[in-house]
Amino acid sequence: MSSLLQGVNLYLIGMMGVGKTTVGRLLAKQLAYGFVDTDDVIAQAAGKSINQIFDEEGEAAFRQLESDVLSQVCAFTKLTIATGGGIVLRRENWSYLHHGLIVWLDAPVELIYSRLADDTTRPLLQDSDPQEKLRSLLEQRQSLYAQADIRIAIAQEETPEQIATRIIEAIPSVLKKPVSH
Ligand SMILES: Nc1ncnc2c1ncn2[C@@H]1O[C@H](COP(=O)(O)OP(=O)(O)OP(=O)(O)O)[C@@H](O)[C@H]1O
Ligand SMILES: O=C(O)C1=C[C@@H](O)[C@@H](O)[C@H](O)C1
Ligand SMILES: [Mg+2]
Repeated sequence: MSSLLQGVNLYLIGMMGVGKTTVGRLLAKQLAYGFVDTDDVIAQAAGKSINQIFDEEGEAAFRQLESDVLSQVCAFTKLTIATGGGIVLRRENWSYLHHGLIVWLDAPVELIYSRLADDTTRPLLQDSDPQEKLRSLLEQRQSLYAQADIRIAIAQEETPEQIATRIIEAIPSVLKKPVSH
């Protein structure tokens, strides 16, 4: 698979809690790729948590940092990149994402909510009705996520390992070999 990919980066997109970080790390290992998580890079560079960035600088500042990180990461090859759930919102980010293969992890809101109900690290979910918030975020973003090259629909009982394997199996269908003349 690594030889078929020829170093092309894989970008995982999708809603918060869908498993981009968890699956991305496994996928990188299986492909002998490096692993980058844009949220982690932003937090490390800023020296504060994502919650603190949202609180102290606002979402717009976070989105700018996210674009800055993505623009730098896409200059490298042989990476699996777990993105933040809102990376799809800015048009300029798509020009970076399209440097590689874009994989949408798509799970129902109920599954995502069951994972994040007690999690306080997602600032956009610090809401009086987090499940409804997830629903409205997904509604706003669905058509953007759908621009991915590969969609992986995730069922309740699937392990991160099974999801990583399904992604690897889906790659050949979107990597067309050049036509020989
Ligand atoms: N396939 C899975 N089965 C069970 N739990 C999972 C699975 N994938 C991820 N999780 C759990 O769900 C939570 C969210 O996963 P993760 O942090 O990987 O999501 P994410 O898509 O990176 O979210 P964000 O966009 O907020 O960074 C974590 O507690 C993780 O352990
Ligand atoms: O869906 C979102 O907008 C976000 C998802 C996380 O990955 C973080 O990037 C942050 O919490 C915002
Ligand atoms: Mg993540």
